[in-house]
Amino acid sequence: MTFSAPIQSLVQQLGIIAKEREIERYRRDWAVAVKLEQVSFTYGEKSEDTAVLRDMNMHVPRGEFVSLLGKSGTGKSTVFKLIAGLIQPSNGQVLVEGEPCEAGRVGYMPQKDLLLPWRTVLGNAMLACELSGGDRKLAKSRALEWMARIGLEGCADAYPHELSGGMRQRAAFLRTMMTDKDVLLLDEPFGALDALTKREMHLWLLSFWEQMQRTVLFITHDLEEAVLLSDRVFVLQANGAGQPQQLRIDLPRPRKPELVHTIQMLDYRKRLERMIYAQHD
Ligand SMILES: Nc1ncnc2c1ncn2[C@@H]1O[C@H](COP(=O)(O)OP(=O)(O)OP(=O)(O)O)[C@@H](O)[C@H]1O
Repeated sequence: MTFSAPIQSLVQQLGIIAKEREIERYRRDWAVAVKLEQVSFTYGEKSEDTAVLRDMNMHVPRGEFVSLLGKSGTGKSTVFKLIAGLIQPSNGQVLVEGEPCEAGRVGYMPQKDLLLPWRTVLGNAMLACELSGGDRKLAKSRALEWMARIGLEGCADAYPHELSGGMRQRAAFLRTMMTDKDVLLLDEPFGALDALTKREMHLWLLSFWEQMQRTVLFITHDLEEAVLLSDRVFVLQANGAGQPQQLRIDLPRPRKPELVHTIQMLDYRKRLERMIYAQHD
């Protein structure tokens, strides 16, 4: 079929506009690493009234370090299980880099370490490489280098039952970092560590993140830790509903541990405390 010149030009222009819109949409989607849209979730067969999450929306920008805060039971770990594709929302959708989430798409360190007891620390760290058929030699040298940096030097051949709680936590953390996934979910990774070790782990994680620029979601109850590490903090609502409140942490990088003694830290802490505790139960 042939059209007159003006109609042809109009069709062409519409085509260009549609393409531009598609590119714009693609650009917008690309900028968001994790997206929760109107997500609801209830454990078991309970009614809507007992939903842990209700119509929750959350956008995590690509490459950011984002912490999730909130009182116990507000659904932080549930959000991680949804993003990791271990459970499915009752309503709404969870997208990871624009795709519906599925198991194995993100690196996930659950609250309870799931180290394989029959594998050594090195064996656990090498798991992701073995599953993906990656370069074993490279993975081994990287695992050994990172072990030294996170205080697990000399533990390569130890089994999980031979480690202290804090060492197990670091081994599980290492295994997650070794997954090479663009999105990492860390559920209270340093919860069992003493203050000094925690400080060292912060330094290591900050330098790792600054070099790798991966998207990290981090659950913690430690407000200083959240401010020190994050670009943005989401505070989950007490009834798991709606849009979590968020606070941008506009502090320059690289961040130094001395930051915890500054007036800015105090100010951010106060604001986060207000956001967490001013909520109604
Ligand atoms: N497997 C499960 N079956 C039934 N209920 C569950 C299950 N896991 C969690 N819950 C409930 O869901 C709610 C949210 O739990 P979740 O662990 O996501 O909260 P959280 O904010 O991570 O808590 P915390 O800060 O204490 O780790 C809680 O009331 C909890 O009891």
